[in-house]
Amino acid sequence: MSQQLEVILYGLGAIGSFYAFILSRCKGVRLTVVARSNFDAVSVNGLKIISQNHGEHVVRPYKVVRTPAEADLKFDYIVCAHKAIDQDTVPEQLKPVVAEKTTIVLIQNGVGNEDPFRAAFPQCTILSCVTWVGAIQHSPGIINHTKSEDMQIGLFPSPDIDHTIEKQKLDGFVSLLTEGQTVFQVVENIQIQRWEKVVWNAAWNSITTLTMLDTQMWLKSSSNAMPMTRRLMAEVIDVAQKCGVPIEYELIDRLIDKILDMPGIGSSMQTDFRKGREHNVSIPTLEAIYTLLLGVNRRLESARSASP
Ligand SMILES: NC(=O)C1=CN([C@@H]2O[C@H](COP(=O)(O)OP(=O)(O)OC[C@H]3O[C@@H](n4cnc5c(N)ncnc54)[C@H](OP(=O)(O)O)[C@@H]3O)[C@@H](O)[C@H]2O)C=CC1
Ligand SMILES: CC(C)(CO)C(=O)C(=O)O
Repeated sequence: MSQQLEVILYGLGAIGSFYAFILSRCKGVRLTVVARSNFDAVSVNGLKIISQNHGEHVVRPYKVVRTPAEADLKFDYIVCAHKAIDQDTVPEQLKPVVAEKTTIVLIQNGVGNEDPFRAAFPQCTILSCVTWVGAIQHSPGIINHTKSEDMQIGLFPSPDIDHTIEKQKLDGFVSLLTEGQTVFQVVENIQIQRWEKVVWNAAWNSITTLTMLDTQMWLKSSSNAMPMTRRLMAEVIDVAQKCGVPIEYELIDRLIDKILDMPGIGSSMQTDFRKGREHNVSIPTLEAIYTLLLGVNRRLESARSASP
């Protein structure tokens, strides 16, 4: 008989819920979820996943808790899919559920995400993941997933843990992703994919949020849009190369081909911006930039209509 695995999902938004669904398909997994704003909805109704790839499912986790401490258990895998803001404060919250055996799995955009976890839990293996799943939680506990589904996973290797042990933990999680029937690849140096995704996000997330257009509408908005986007991506590659990450400028062509093959998409940042408005969160800087852009646009339009 295979051993039961205790898994906790921290950050139960769009991406966390999607992977909670994937993990819920694994027979050996007992799944606990940490819910914040969707606690009531998920406690009562479970998580509803409406996926263009997987169909409609309701996931009923073993336990829904408000904080990791409430779970009162040490976990085999802690899967973090929260926003990487205040990342330094998260390990403290996880302390009550971490043991020597625990593996931490990070599914987030960004680079440097692993550092606070390595500092707090030097005895734990860290698996670092880049996801291309497109998902939105439109209302609490109800998640819409598009066709976009892919993930790269790799070790954030520890100098203090035997590589064979780290590899076993990676293989263990990989077998869950396989059983859960999602798309993924194991990669040798995940930092390359993390930075490649940052090049993508720096362009599309900021542009779709500032303009409130989708990617296709943006690219068609003017003849400057494509060259500007390419320059923006090149600047992020400049930074990556300075940080010693081996990515090349041909990445720009790959990412542009990828976006041109997709329907127009927004981004998780654009979703946050919309939600910020709905939730009445104060976002003065974003509002100021957006308002200034509207002004610039107006000036350009007037100049264009005044010119012969
Ligand atoms: N959505 C997408 O299509 C994609 C998202 N990503 C990345 O995946 C990660 C998750 O994004 P997504 O699921 O869209 O985000 P959501 O806003 O949908 O969900 C985030 C979840 O984490 C909780 N949370 C947010 N910040 C913190 C924090 N600092 N500490 C603890 N919990 C927190 C939120 O709680 P509450 O409900 O209370 O706000 C919410 O449950 C991000 O790194 C994002 O960049 C990557 C690819 C695609
Ligand atoms: C879904 C995707 C790939 C779109 O750019 C993304 O990473 C995001 O929205 O943050």
